[in-house]
Amino acid sequence: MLIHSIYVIDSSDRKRFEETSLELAELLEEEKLAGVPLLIFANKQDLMTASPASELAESLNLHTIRDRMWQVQACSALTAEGVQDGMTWVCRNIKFRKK
Ligand SMILES: Nc1nc2c(ncn2[C@@H]2O[C@H](COP(=O)(O)OP(=O)(O)OP(=O)(O)O)[C@@H](O)[C@H]2O)c(=O)[nH]1
Repeated sequence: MLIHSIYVIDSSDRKRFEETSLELAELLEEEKLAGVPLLIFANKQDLMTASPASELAESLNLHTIRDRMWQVQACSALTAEGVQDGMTWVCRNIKFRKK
């Protein structure tokens, strides 16, 4: 039983946003992930070259996701900033489902 999905994106790698968008669209089609809340970590925010989380959300067309709860969280795995906030959102939005 899957209760949450977490996706980590390198916010400094703009050229991969399109590829990432396609990957994400495929993931959202997965039957076993239907309705499962989605957290997207916009990682590497410590880098000057990182796109802000809002820009990333726009590039990935996240506003089109209407069949589940989702959230973009800016973070840095290097400094740990934002990681706790993202995990707090995950814990708040876990939905236990019967098989
Ligand atoms: N500055 C910075 N570097 C990071 C951060 N997170 C990961 N890295 C670095 O990015 C590199 C790739 O990290 P990996 O954990 O191998 O990520 P990956 O998803 O396997 O990498 P790719 O698929 O090749 O993009 C490593 O050198 C990490 O140290 C971050 O938040 N900030």
